[in-house]
Amino acid sequence: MQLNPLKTLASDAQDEAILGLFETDPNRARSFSASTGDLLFDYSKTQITDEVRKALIALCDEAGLDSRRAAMFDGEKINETEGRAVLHTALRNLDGGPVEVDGLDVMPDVLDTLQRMRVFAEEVRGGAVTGAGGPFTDVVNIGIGGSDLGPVMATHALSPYHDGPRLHYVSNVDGAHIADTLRQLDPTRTLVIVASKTFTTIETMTNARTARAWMEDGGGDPGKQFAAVSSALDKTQAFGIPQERVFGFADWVGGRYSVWGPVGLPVMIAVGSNAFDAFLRGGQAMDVHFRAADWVESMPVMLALVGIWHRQVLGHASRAVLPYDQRLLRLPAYFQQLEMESNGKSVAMDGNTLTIPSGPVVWGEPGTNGQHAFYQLIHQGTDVIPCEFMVAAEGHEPELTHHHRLLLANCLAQSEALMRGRSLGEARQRMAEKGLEGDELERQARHRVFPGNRPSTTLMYPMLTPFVLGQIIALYEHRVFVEGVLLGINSFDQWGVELGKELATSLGPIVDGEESATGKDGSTAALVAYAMRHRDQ
Ligand SMILES: O=P(O)(O)OC[C@H]1O[C@](O)(CO)[C@@H](O)[C@@H]1O
Repeated sequence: MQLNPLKTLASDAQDEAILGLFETDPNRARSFSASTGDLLFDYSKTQITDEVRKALIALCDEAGLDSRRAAMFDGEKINETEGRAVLHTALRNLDGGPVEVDGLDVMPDVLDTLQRMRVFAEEVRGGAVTGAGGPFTDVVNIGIGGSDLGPVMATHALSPYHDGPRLHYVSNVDGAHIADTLRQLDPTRTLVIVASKTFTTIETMTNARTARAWMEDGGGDPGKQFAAVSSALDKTQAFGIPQERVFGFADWVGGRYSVWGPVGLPVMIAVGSNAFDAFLRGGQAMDVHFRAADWVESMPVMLALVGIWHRQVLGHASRAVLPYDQRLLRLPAYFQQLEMESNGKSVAMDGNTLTIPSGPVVWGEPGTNGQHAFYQLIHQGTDVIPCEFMVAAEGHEPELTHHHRLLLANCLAQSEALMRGRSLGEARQRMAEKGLEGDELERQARHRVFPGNRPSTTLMYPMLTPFVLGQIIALYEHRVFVEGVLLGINSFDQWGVELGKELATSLGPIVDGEESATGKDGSTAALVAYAMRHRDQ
């Protein structure tokens, strides 16, 4: 990626006041935003000018984004380090045409599995399939990473539509997670879904075995009360899950992109197959937009280019995701995996070391809570943190519209405050109005200065419906894809998680006391010794 022209523009833009850009261009809010359907992405509160945008858009052509996008949708093996196609878009291709991998149309299988999911979900919801003790009251999804974060996020997001059994998610291998979850449940009326693409993930398999023992001990029937979601059908069988309760998916669905398929089964059980279909349709609508719109009109492309501008050009190391939507409380965690596992890489597709920064740290919390926690640093800290706000025009609680208006006002106030700031002169004036004078006035005023000119974007949507959620998730997936193409990396592998897994395996017998820590570094050996000393007391 050729960043030099952009770096030059960036040094000019450094002194450019964002607020001033609105004065010189009264149409800025409109011309520096993108929309599709009812979604609006406003990036006007950044230092991106016409010239900068042109230079950013040129990167798309330079990187061959057009052909990379076609390659993804056409089922080419763009995940080169794993030799796989990348086709999560096929999972939401509800009325699209055939999608081929190795010359075979994958859509019949996709639609068949979707139909099996619908039937099963409705049977669970309606009580046609039951546990040993009667209709299911609770569903426990056991999975981690992409087999957990998507469904957890979507379950919270769609709570106004949740009319199925109660849902619980167990991910951590920490026994506290499964113990605290199962303690409240009836083992004869709980359905357990084991979700693991590989069906080897140690956390998930350990939790699945614990859940099975709990069910057997409590009079439940794992033969009737377990289902599996996986790409490894031999392993689900070996675990003893009946074939008709297994929902498979192909290796061209990456874990962090998998919520659209069988991994979304718990969500479908919670909200019903119609609402889940609406979620898929939202994702599909974003695909259609992404494939058709010019770069400047394309919401995913512009979201990605804003990201490139802030991270790779201006060097801001992190980006905050700030949904002013309590039901999106797990969205930042979901985006953390989506963005950081996809684009947190320092080797380019061709094996060369990346000469520009990788994707940023992604973090966040819903507003307004974050305002009372970390916004201090966002407003007055020494680092600039580009903020990505998101908010609905309307909430789901018609009787509480005054809450929603306050929420909206707070969201808009934060982006305005970040941009506007408060000068020393204004701060002095305030202190003078409070009756301060001289050195004390000066000292107090300095603490009340806001540098301002801090960039943010805002994504607005009418209301958080299943369709809108689908649009938002697909929007960010494509954003990650575009950023990855511009960086020249493979966004669809995750080799960086392997070393820790290998070392955990080798440490297992040492922590169990079966092997000595000889050969381990001094710190690791001392920490193991501490744990052994204390548990033996
Ligand atoms: O679905 P699985 O195979 O259990 O994997 C869970 C998660 O583990 C990872 O491989 C990372 O460790 C993720 O990419 C994935 O989402």
